[in-house]
Amino acid sequence: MGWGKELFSVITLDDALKVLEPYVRPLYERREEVPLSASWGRVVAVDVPAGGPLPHFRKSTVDGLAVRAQDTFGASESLPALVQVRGEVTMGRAPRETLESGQSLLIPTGGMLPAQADAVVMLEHLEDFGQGLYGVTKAVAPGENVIDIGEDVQAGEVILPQYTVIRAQEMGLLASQGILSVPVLPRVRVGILSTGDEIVSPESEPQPAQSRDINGYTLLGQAVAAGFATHYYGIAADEPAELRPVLEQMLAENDVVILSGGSSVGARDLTAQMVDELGRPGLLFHGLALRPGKPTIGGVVGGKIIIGLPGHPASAMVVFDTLVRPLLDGSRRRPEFPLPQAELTQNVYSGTGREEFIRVRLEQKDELWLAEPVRGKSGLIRTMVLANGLVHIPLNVEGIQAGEKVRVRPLRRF
Ligand SMILES: Nc1nc2c(c(=O)[nH]1)N[C@H]1C(S)=C(S)[C@@H](COP(=O)(O)OP(=O)(O)OC[C@H]3O[C@@H](n4cnc5c(N)ncnc54)[C@H](O)[C@@H]3O)O[C@H]1N2
Ligand code: MOO
Repeated sequence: MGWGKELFSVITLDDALKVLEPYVRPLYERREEVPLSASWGRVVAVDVPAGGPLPHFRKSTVDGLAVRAQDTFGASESLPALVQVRGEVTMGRAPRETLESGQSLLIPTGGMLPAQADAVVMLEHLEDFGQGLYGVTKAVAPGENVIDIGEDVQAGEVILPQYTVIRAQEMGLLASQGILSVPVLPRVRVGILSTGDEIVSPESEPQPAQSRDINGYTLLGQAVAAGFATHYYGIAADEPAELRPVLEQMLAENDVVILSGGSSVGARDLTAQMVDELGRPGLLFHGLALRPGKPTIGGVVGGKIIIGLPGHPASAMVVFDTLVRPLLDGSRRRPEFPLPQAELTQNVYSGTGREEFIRVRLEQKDELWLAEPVRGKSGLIRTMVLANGLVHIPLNVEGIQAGEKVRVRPLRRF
């Protein structure tokens, strides 16, 4: 059983990320092209430059009268400035009229300003005196009610820095530039396997001492949500003869292999040994100074990363969210996203020499956001269902008092 021998020589979460970093780098050097319409959620592989200025013509933001601003200076309700209307700008057409001083064109929202006009007076500030003569009752400044050339995007500037995640608005920006094929990182291929003699598939009726596979599905959901190309390989017993061929197949078919269970120090915990035997460099760490998540394994075989997550369902999820996802989704290569703050409702304690992630439920009370710790062992999946965030207690902090403000890492909603 290995009693008496050293259990784990733990490393910090930060060091685990650093140890694995060189092996994920190649994943960030790849690229593929996807159609713009299928680019949502993908990660941009290169700095994307603007093709040209946006807009590429001066457009009105209101329905009104395109004027030379100086013709309206001093205008008011009691003393309107008189302007002559020479015609109307047609939507989608460049106006050809040349405006002399005191002349103007009616213009729709989105219409192109004639060359000599530099502002638009809203219809509401016009008085129709008949025969094309209008009174402007409110002066406009140069540029007023006009979107200038390049005001949205300037020619040549980087519109999307490398590793930006494409959301709806980035899709729109790319469309504005006529970029119909987007260079993105290929999805990271992730294989998921649950291990344990006692684990049975969810369609089975578990016998006493057996448990239905939870981690296969929580990890599948997390991996899909993170944008990985995910494949679930089912359940393998703690038998080298069974585990080894599955691992070899997973290594051949994926960039990253994620196992759960069998990472602790029991007699049947052979994952670590197997990772080390499969190839070079083999096992890189066994044990994190982290709770939950202590018995996590990290290794690399033939350039492929293998992560062994703890069997307890909440632990496996927390380590996925704090180690696996940040390593593979590019978030460590983007500026940090500000985390919402909340007031902790109960004291929480952490042992020395390890960092901790507390499961919390974020709730709003009047104007205040509260973070309510979700109590319960890491073997309880319901703790993760109740939780919608994690609060970090750093390595050398012993605890956080009720009433203190904490940053909450939201657990992804989708
Ligand atoms: N002497 C020590 N014992 C343990 C330590 C330790 O440091 N010293 N660490 C504990 C911690 S923390 C955890 S977490 C567990 C993790 O152990 P393993 O990763 O080896 O996982 P198992 O022993 O295989 O399973 C633990 C537990 O989780 C259940 N499990 C496993 N896989 C699944 C699954 N796919 N779906 C649902 N439930 C699963 C399994 O049946 C066990 O109940 O070790 C502690 N022990
Ligand atoms: O990883 Mo264990 O999770 O601390 O329960």
